[in-house]
This record gives sequence, structure tokens and C-alpha cells, in this order.
Amino acid sequence: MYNKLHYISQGNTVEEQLHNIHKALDNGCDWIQMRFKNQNALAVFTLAEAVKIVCKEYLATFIINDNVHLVKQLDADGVHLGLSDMKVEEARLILGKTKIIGGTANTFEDVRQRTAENCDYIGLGPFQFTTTKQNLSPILGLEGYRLIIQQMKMKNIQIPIYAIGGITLENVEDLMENGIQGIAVSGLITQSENPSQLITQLNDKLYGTI
Ligand SMILES: Cc1ncc(COP(=O)(O)OP(=O)(O)O)c(N)n1
Ligand SMILES: Cc1ncsc1CCOP(=O)(O)O
Ligand SMILES: [Mg+2]
Repeated sequence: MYNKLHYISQGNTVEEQLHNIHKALDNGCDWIQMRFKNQNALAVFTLAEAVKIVCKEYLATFIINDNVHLVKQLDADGVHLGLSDMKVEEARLILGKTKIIGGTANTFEDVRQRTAENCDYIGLGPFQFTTTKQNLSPILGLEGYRLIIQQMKMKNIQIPIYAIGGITLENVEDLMENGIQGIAVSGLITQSENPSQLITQLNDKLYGTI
């Protein structure tokens, strides 16, 4: 099954992005989603080429946000698609069955749709307010996850759910108790002054090793 901790990369330049991705990889995160929004194609390609190399060195999973053709071009491990990005069916035709396709969900209906589209995992959120992403969907909170996962169990929908949006170390146990597969975080790792301790603590809580 997939890693329980996903780092969603941040940074306004290629250099900043690489610095932050190295910060995650060097301290124990081995699933990177490259998220480099509102940039020119050359900068995105330049970054993706470098991240592909560094993820290979670290034996980390390399997911690219939004850009299906870049996943194909660079042979990345997969793509993450939101509700307003390329349709999952179209992405699957381009990428084939071996690539990972993740999809965003904010409601149970979204979960049903993503499942019907045969996504490999779902990023369900936002858990709480965050400034990392603009135009947030309605905030779910812990009760929101509880209700959606309860509905999934009633309908026997079994697809890995990753919580995302404003997640901190203190939220992990409560989220995991609701039956999610893992978490996707951005600012928490990017801004950490002790990423080694943070990622160790996150992994301990996610894998139940404490
Ligand atoms: C794991 C994960 N979950 C959700 C998202 C959000 O994707 P999307 O809705 O397409 O928004 P952008 O990230 O493209 O702004 C994600 N990236 N990863
Ligand atoms: C990409 C994305 N999608 C929903 S919230 C979010 C940003 C998550 O970043 P952070 O962990 O810093 O809140
Ligand atoms: Mg997107």
C-alpha cells in the first residue's frame, strides 16, 4: 500500500522548491508531490527533471500535480488531479494502468465519482483552513471525515483516503482513528525548524510505532 505521509511541495522558484523537497527527503519523507503552480512551462519542466532525479536517488515516489503530459514525458510515478483538472479517464488513457492517479474530493459524492473513475487514491479535504491553497472547498473538520468515511463503509467503498489541508502533528491521531490511509501536508514540513523530529513524529503516529 502507499506511503502514509505525502509532502506537497512549496516554493516560488525552482531553487526554493528543490530546497524544500530536499528538506522533506533528507528527513524521512519518501512520497513527493511536486506542486508548482502559476509558473511558465520551462520552469515547471526544469524543476520536474530535477525532482525526478532526486526522487530516484532517495527511492521516493514522485507525483506531479495537475500535469499529466509531464508525468508521461518524464516517466514520473503518477499525477494528482483535482475536480477541475483533466478527467481521470483521459489521464488513464494517456498514462496507462501502471501510473498512480490521485484525485481530489470534498464530499462523499466526489468520493463516489473518484472511485467510479478508478482513481488509485483520494486527497480528501480541506481538513481545516490553510493559506497554501487558494479558493478552498468547504472545510470538513474531523466530523466531516467521520461522516464521509462512515458513508464509504456503508457503501463498501474501499479506496485509500488521504487527509489534506492545514494538518498539524496534533491532528494525526484523531484523523487516523477515523480510518484514513494517511495525510498530505505542505506548510507543516516546509516551515518546520526541526524537520527530522517532525517527520519522525508524524511517521510514528501514522504507522503506529509509538
Ligand atoms: C493529495 C492531494 N489532495 C488534494 C490536492 C488538491 O488538488 P487540486 O484540487 O487539483 O488543487 P491544486 O493542488 O491543483 O491547487 C492535492 N494537490 N493533493
Ligand atoms: C493542495 C491542497 N489541497 C487542499 S488543501 C491543500 C494545501 C495543503 O497545504 P497545507 O498542508 O500547508 O495546509
Ligand atoms: Mg489540481
